[in-house]
Amino acid sequence: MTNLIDIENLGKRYDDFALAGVNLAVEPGCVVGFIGSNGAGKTTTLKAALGLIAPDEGTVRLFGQAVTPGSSALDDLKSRIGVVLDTCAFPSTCRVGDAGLIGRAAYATWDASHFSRLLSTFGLSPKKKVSELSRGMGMKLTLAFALAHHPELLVLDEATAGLDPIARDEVLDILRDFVAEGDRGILMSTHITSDLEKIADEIVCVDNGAIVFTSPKDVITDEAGVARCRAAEVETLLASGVVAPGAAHVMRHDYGTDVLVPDRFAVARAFPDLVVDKATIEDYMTLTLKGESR
Ligand SMILES: Nc1ncnc2c1ncn2[C@@H]1O[C@H](COP(=O)(O)OP(=O)(O)OP(=O)(O)O)[C@@H](O)[C@H]1O
Repeated sequence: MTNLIDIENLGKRYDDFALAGVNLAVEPGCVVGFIGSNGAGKTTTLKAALGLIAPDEGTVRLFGQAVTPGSSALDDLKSRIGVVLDTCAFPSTCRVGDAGLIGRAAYATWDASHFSRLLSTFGLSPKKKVSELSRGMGMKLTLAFALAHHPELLVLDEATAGLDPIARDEVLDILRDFVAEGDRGILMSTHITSDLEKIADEIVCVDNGAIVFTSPKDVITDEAGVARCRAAEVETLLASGVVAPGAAHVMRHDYGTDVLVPDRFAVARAFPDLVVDKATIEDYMTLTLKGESR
């Protein structure tokens, strides 16, 4: 089965920042969550993958075809992608409904009735000016535009930022429906890791321009755990052999020490008195990036 996007060894250098050796793929039917701290390199990766900036190294394949920025093949393939970057993409004087005219001119596959349905689901009046939209409403418009030409791949950069929890759930439902048919996929960067707990299949974390981990989401949220230890318990746990050397991440707080462990069930069996909580994606990322590897 051909991946929707394959990013291999991607690199981009700026004066004060370098993205290097980034590998990432989206299989049909999958939602890949792309996470990392501010300035870690998420947007740079997505822009380089879409040919919006020229990478210094690496290859990007869209739907199995290698692409280079500026090539006509890239333009053709881009019509099969829906993109939401972190700002509303339309001029402030444009009305919501006018975005449909832009879509009709831009995409042979534009579906005006699907666009109208999405506007109505999102509670957006076609008559409203873009300048009158809140940030969240602008994101909804951009998302409706990205979906209305029936793309096969959605690339979302902070697409749910600025949406209230109810609107985020509406958007997540739409994204879930989008991948449900099995041949489409989503690559989404976000700081709202709870959204990824609801819809992602795989999590990729970047830090300081390099991939730190790539993991099925379930391995994080079903198997990993955070052991809440007192100081003495940390060394007992680490010396027990229940956690392989280097696989634990230890972070001390004023009130105790958190230890990220890959198999919370094994730790709970070996130490029945220890509290071992399920790890959230946020726990996993924070402890992996900031904790001491032991
Ligand atoms: N055009 C540019 N020129 C120089 N440096 C840039 C440029 N674009 C991005 N950078 C730098 O690249 C680094 C990564 O930025 P990027 O926007 O990819 O991070 P991010 O992970 O998306 O962050 P955030 O979560 O805050 O959106 C930052 O240090 C940023 O200042």
